[in-house]
This record gives sequence, structure tokens and C-alpha cells, in this order.
Amino acid sequence: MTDGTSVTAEDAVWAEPVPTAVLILADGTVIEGRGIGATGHAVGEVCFNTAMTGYQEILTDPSYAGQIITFTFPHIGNVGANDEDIETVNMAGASGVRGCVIRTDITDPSNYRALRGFDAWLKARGIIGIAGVDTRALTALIREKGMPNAVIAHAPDGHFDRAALSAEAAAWPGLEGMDLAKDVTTGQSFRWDETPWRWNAGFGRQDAPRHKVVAVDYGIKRNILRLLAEAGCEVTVLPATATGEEILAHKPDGVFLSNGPGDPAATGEYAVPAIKDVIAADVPLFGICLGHQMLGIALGGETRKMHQGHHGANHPVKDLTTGKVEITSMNHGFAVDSDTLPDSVEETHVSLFDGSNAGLKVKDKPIFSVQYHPEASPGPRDSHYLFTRFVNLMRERKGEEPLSEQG
Ligand SMILES: NC(=O)CC[C@H](N)C(=O)O
Repeated sequence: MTDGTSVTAEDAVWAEPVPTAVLILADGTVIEGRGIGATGHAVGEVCFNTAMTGYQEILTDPSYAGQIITFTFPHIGNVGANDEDIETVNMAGASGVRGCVIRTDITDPSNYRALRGFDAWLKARGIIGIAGVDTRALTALIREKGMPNAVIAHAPDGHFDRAALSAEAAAWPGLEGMDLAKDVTTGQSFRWDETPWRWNAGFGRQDAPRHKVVAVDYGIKRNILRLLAEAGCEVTVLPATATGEEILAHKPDGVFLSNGPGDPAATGEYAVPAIKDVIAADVPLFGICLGHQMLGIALGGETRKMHQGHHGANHPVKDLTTGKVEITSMNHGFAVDSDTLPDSVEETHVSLFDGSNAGLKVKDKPIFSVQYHPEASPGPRDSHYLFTRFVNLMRERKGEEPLSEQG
């Protein structure tokens, strides 16, 4: 792969004489491969994800709206696709992600849960993909130059207007300044009572929830809702544009701010005033990822775009309050700049990869948030305790004993 030219036969040993898919970066670099999934073309920012499992959950995480994911794990699709590992609230709705890039060809599915092959699933969800790509080289390029904007295109006849696609990639304004939460949020409020998947039992239903929680949906993942439900929260989900008044009208015991796509500063234009109202009302508050970033802004901090971001299910984070290290699931391309946080806010977690902020809490207030994804899906369960921490803030308000964070 060289800038400005197509891959050579030597570089791309898997490329067929007529490539049926291309990834064209904004600088003109062309990467050829074999088309998978939906046909057509889409523009987005390319990021690499280092998770070794959970490709369905990753590709249905609404936080990836506006992005094309290249997987560093070389075998993607082997276990096919099922109807359970989907993270968008609207199961049949658009995933948000603009495309996927993988190394080896998709094999026939081999898993008892598989209902269909990965290729057919990508097609059905409208996700464009390219296989046969040297994803190590692409990842190295992203590490060196940052996340590039690109067009991914799949045409079974191999006909591409490369100049036009390249121009489209170059003209795309990029994620900075982009509000995408309004594209993926729910249109109306709803109640949630499903609990996590269990071996041999599938998903469950909560009984007798005890804490009224409003979850603001900027692109929320199902497993967050399930873990809130399991922790005893009676969850009402509200659209991203809900005002502080609308949130507080539910008289919540706690408010949850979800993950989501795009630039927190742009999304915060309408979300931050609502978050400030909730802070002023002194209601326990818990935020994840985009919710964490916008809470940081509401508290007086600033966010910045990262160079290569953090996307994977194997990111070490240190809890500065306990000294413990958690292996976390991450997916973010923006970060809270901890230097900008006011004295009233304490940095509680940091990434052990680059020292960037991974969590905060407000001193003397029941408000905290994390940059990573404690709900995993996919990823380790090290951080599930944070859902108990949130519930304990609500219990404390009611004069109840705290539950053990160890479950
Ligand atoms: N998972 C998320 O909520 C992502 C937040 C934000 N869109 C970012 O990329 O940093």
C-alpha cells in the first residue's frame, strides 16, 4: 500500500484481478479487496478496533455512526450472526456504522447460536464491507497518521469511479463538530425491563424495580439498559433532545447519560443545558462515554479529538480511588481533557495506554461517569460494579445500606 496509488499485487496477495470493493482514503490512498455485505458506497472516519470477539455487538453499537471499522483481529465472521448480539435498541434499525474492513474471507458459520452467515447479516443490515485487506498495514497507518476519512465502496462488477469516490472522501467534513446523536436516538420515550442474557436461559425480565431512572438516549446500547434493569432500576428512556424539565418531570431517583456517536461538543449544544439542569436538581447522575464527555463539558471541562482513539475490548484502566486496574471495553475518538476540569471535579480513572482521562466524579455530589463501556458487550465484566455504585447513590438518598460492589 502506498499513498496515492492502488495496492500492488505484492502488497495485497489476496486481491483478485478485479477488486469488488475499495477503501479510498481522503489523501487518495486506494486499498483494494473483495466486497462483502451491502453494495454501494459510504463515507466515514476509519478507526481500528482491537476486540477479538463480539463483532456483531461492535457493528451494532450506535456510537459508531459516521465511522468505518477495521478489525485488527484477522478472523471476523467465523461464528456467523444471531438475533441476540445486537446493541441497537431498534433491532431492525440502521446500525449507524458506515462500513467494515476485515482481513480474511468470511468462512461458513460454525456456532450453535448462528442463524445466518456474517455476509448475509451485513447485507441485511445495509453494512458495506471489504475483505482481503492488509489490516495490519492499515492499523499501522492509523497509528502513524491518525484516523483518516475515507469512502468504502462495494460493486460486484468491480466498476468504481475512483476519482469521484476520492473527492467525496476528501470533501467529507469529518466527525469534529458533528452531532450524530439525533440520527440514532429513539423518537419517543419507552420503558425497559429486559435483563442480561444467561446461559441456557436467554434474556430475562426484571421484577419489582426499586429506583426510578431516566436514561437519556444519545445512542444507547441494549446491554446498558439490561444492566440498569438488573440492578433494580425502573428505566424510562428519553430521546437525546429531552430538556432538563422533561427529564425531571419523571421525578427520577437517578439519571443516566448514555454513550453515542459524534463530537460531544456539538451534541452538547442541546444536551449540556439539560445535564446542567439535572446537576442543579441534585439528582444522582451516571454517564458513560459520550454521556461522560458531555457531563465533563457541563461541569466546565473541555473535550478534544484524539489521534487514533480507543476502540477494543482489552483496554487497561486504573481506578485512581482504589488503585485497581480494570480491563475495559472502549470505543471513543474524543476525550475529556482532564487539565480543564474545575477543582470541584476529581479524575477517578485513567487509561493505562496513554494516560488520558477515563472517569470523573464530582466532589461532594452523587455524580460520576466513565469514558469506557462498563456494560462490555463485547468485553470483560470487570467494570459491572459501576452499575451497583450508581444504585448505591440512590440507596444512600433513601437511607438504605449500600450493596457490595463485588456483586
Ligand atoms: N462510545 C461513545 O459514546 C463514543 C463517544 C464519542 N462519540 C467519541 O467517539 O468519543
